[in-house]
Amino acid sequence: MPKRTKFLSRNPEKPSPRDRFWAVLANTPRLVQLVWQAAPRLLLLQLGITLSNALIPVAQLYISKLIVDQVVLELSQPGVDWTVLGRLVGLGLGITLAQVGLNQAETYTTQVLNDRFTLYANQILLKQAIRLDLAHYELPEFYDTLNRAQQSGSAYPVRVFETLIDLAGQSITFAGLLSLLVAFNPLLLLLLLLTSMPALWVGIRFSGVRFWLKRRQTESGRLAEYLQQVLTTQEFVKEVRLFNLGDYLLRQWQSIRLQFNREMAEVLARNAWLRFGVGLIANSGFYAAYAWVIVRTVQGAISLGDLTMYSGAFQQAQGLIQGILFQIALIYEFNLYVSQYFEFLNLQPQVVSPSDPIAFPNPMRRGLELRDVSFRYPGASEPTLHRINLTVKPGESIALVGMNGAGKTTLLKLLTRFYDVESGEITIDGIPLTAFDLEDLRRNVGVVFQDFSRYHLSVQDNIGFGDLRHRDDLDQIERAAQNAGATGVIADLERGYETILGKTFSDSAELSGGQWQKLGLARAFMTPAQVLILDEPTAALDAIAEYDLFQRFRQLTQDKMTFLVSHRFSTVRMADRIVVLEHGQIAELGSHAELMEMGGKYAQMFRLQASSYAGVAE
Ligand SMILES: Nc1ncnc2c1ncn2[C@@H]1O[C@H](COP(=O)(O)OP(=O)(O)OP(=O)(O)O)[C@@H](O)[C@H]1O
Repeated sequence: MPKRTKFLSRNPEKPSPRDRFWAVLANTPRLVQLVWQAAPRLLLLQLGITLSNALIPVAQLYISKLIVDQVVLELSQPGVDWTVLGRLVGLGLGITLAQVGLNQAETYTTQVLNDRFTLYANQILLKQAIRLDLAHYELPEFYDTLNRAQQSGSAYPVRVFETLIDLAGQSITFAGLLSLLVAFNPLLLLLLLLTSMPALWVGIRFSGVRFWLKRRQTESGRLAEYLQQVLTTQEFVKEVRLFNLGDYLLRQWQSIRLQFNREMAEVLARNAWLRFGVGLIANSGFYAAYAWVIVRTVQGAISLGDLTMYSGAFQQAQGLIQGILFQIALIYEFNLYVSQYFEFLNLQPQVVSPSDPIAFPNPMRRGLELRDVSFRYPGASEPTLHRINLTVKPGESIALVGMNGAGKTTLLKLLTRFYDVESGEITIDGIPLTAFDLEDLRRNVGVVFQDFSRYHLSVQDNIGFGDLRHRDDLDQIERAAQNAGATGVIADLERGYETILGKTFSDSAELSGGQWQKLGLARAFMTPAQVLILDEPTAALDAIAEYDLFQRFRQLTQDKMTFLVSHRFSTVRMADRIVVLEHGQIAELGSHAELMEMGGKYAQMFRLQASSYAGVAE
């Protein structure tokens, strides 16, 4: 039985802090690779800039020391030699200018790299979204995973990378300072390091708490987004006013957002106190070191220049140690988010093309066979279809009838492999559907579903999407429109096939439900499909349009296998054979005449409907 877990894992339980730390950092190589793939040259450039920048603070400190010592020397002797001082100041200025330039270059590369990577990461995310099964899109957990991946994927991988580069830069600066300070007193360095460690602990702890809080909020966050959408999109605008839902929904939305703010404020307050505590510890460490430098200067053990250099170096070292530890905490936090991006990329579709596909038979000879086919939706306890057996020859037209929820649409979804059967087999000319390439299969099985798509794009796109290879072939598009009875609709539009439909964009035209349906049908007529499926194609059509359509449909599809779902028996009766589905099983099967003679469910439903429509004859 296909369980939900086959498609998605539920939210992983929160692992222990130690496992979490290492597991999270284990993502780093994969994301470095990802960022590298997005923009290798830019990355190298940024690395070069950051590393060069890293050496500057040490050089600046050393020059200040030389200047102070030189000033002291000049003061102790008669006459001043300005050349050496002038050169030192000039050198200091040169280095500072280089730093200004490098900083600007870094700002530029960071921004460009960010943009480049965001594009790349979203592209990968969308590619993955296209690849996944329909079944994925029917599980709430999937939307949580997608939502988190969308929020995490675009920014965080590149931020991890930048933080890694910064970390490398800061480590280099730190190593330079270390070489200055170790000569003075290595123990003081150790003191600085130890007094800064609590900050790392607080940083990592806070990152984790914030991350798990946001993760827990994903589903409610999606609910808030959904409510926002209900309040702001055309789809709902009429009912929101009609039923006066506005204030009620707004309050629901507000309470979710307020709750989020409250939860985050609590975390932030706790964090602020903790950071205050660790800040005290770290600063005490620095002041202890500073005091010792002063003592040694007063004792005459080091020069005034040394005092400037060491006190500056200790201050910078302390800042750097904290910076480095903070970067480590950041890398940890960003990695947590990146893991959500990878969680989405790791999802695997179950419905895939075989590695060695067989070409779809053209023309079909024996036709379609369903043998003992059963199917259950992911997560459902009962099967929706149960042991269906049916053989359909090429050129035959089949109508599917049954109560709402009997399984008609589900059966048709199996024919296009939106889902794979749970047991049994579906074959075309004896070849299982799973042996065909998915694209080849779907080109040969054309469908117009009840909930067909309405693209807010041009009419040409709305029809041409039926077969992208011919999207620019206006003759073919016009033919498809003609077959679907849509030419009248298009002729009434000011810009014909170029008219943008829907209400999303300017200069567009909105169609009625039936007019949209005609375009949906035209899309199906674009394909060279040998099997054509219409799932309630006439629900939104008026009686004349429906009559027209079926006259044409019969002519156009004489050599095709057709399936038709309809609740209108005047349409159903035109089919060669009628399948009556009941609770996912075939209850009756035969031509209209046979089923009427049988006097079973079909006959009962037909009479019921006929009696309510004057003029519908048996
Ligand atoms: N995506 C889905 N996930 C889980 N269950 C589903 C899904 N789609 C349909 N079902 C369930 O499967 C059953 C059959 O649905 P299906 O859409 O095939 O019925 P139908 O015969 O086409 O109905 P209608 O005449 O209302 O269109 C229903 O009980 C429905 O609740």
